[in-house]
Amino acid sequence: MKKIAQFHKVSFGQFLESWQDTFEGTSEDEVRQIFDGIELPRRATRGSAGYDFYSPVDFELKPGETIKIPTGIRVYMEQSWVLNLFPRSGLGFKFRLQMNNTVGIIDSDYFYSDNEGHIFVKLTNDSNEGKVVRVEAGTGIVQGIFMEYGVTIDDDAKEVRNGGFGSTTK
Ligand SMILES: O=c1ccn([C@H]2C[C@H](O)[C@@H](COP(=O)(O)OP(=O)(O)OP(=O)(O)O)O2)c(=O)[nH]1
Repeated sequence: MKKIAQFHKVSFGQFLESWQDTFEGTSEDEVRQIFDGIELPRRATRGSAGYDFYSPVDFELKPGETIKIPTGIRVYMEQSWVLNLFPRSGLGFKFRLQMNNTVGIIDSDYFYSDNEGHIFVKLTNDSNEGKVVRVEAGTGIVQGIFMEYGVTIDDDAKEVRNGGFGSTTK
C-alpha cells in the first residue's frame, strides 16, 4: 500500500470562521465543543478503500433540503495524488442523500490555501419518498479515496491555487 497522505484538523481559528459563516449565531463555546469532537477520517476495515468523514454535528434534512458542512479536516498529499470524495452507499440507498457536486475533488495544492485547505461537504436530501434524513454526530457522511493521476506530456500548468469552489475560474 502506498503511504502518500496525512489528514490533519484545521486550526480552531479557521474552523470557527467557517462554522460561523455557515451556521450563523453559533457561539464560540459551541464551536469549540464541536471542534474538540472532530475525529480524523478513518477506514472501517483493513480492506476498505474509503476513509470515512464523520459529521461534526447532528443534523436533519427534509426532502429537498441542503446542508454545507465544514468538516474541520485538511489533507496533505504527495504530488500526483488526488482525494476523491464519494457518497456512502448506506445513506444513498436508504435516503437518496446526495453530494451536491456528485463527487468532491480535493486537489493536493488545496492544502496550502489561505483557508488551510479546509474540506467542505455539501449534501442534499433528494428523497422521492418523502423521507427525512437524520444524521448523528460521528456518523460517516462521505468517503474519501486517494487516487494517483497523470498529466499530459506537454503540460505546463503554472498557476498556484488559493482556495476552491471556482477560485481558478476567470
Ligand atoms: O466537495 C468538495 C470539493 C472541493 N473542495 C475543495 C478542494 C478542492 O481542491 C477545491 C477546488 O475544487 P474543484 O477543483 O473541484 O473546484 P472548481 O470548481 O474546479 O474550482 P477551482 O477553480 O477552485 O479549482 O475545493 C471541497 O472542499 N469539497
